[in-house]
Amino acid sequence: MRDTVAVEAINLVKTYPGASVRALDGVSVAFGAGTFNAVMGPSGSGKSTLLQCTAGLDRADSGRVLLAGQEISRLREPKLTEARRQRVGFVFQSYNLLDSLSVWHNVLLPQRLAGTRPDRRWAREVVRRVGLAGREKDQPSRLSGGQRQRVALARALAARPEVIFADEPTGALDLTSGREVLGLLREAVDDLGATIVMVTHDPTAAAWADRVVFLADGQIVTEMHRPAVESIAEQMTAVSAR
Ligand SMILES: Nc1ncnc2c1ncn2[C@@H]1O[C@H](COP(=O)(O)OP(=O)(O)OP(=O)(O)O)[C@@H](O)[C@H]1O
Repeated sequence: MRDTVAVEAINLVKTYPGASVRALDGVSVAFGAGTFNAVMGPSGSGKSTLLQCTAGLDRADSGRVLLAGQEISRLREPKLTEARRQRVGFVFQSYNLLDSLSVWHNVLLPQRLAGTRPDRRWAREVVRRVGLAGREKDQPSRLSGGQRQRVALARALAARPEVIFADEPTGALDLTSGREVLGLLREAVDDLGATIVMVTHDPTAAAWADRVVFLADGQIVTEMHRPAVESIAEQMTAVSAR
């Protein structure tokens, strides 16, 4: 059986206004459903741009993005925002929680914004799985960084998106909290069937993924499957020296 693709970029090209080089220079990559993927590469190699374009947060100049087969790169507003809200989850380095809302209402917010009826039973289950049962009424400001990131993960999972994009999800966390969050991302894939695309600078974080894709100068230069931390670090050095 052919593995299902969750999200696919086809020949994406993007140059920011005024920039002399292409941020994305013909990137084609497909991320399989139910897999944990890391995107690595030196600073300025195009990782964030690839994430933003495949997530429908930004537009490439040319190329296509297919989200579970639907060409989101063709959608105009407000259809694009609608598709993104319904089908994509996000976990950012800075958590992006609303402090005026409780943990529980943060978790349900994307579905409220999308106008879909939240599945409260499922939301309770993901809150429990990320270890925050009993904290639903708390304000995010009362939680540690690791706990806040776990709220963000519960928020992403609660809407059952086709894909969760994570941008340096452990970038602001200490080692122990970072490891907990990575373990939860791994469990989300293994136990809940989530699909994750994670941008990271950290070989230790990338080693939790099934597949690591390396970018340099806006192009995919190589990829590794289930790599060990040491080989990821070596590959990063090689890619950075290009
Ligand atoms: N808003 C912008 N305006 C102009 N140029 C930009 C903008 N955002 C990114 N770039 C340029 O596009 C290229 C790719 O940047 P991008 O942020 O995607 O790389 P990155 O790999 O995510 O980098 P980092 O690891 O530092 O976050 C770089 O040359 C960068 O300077």
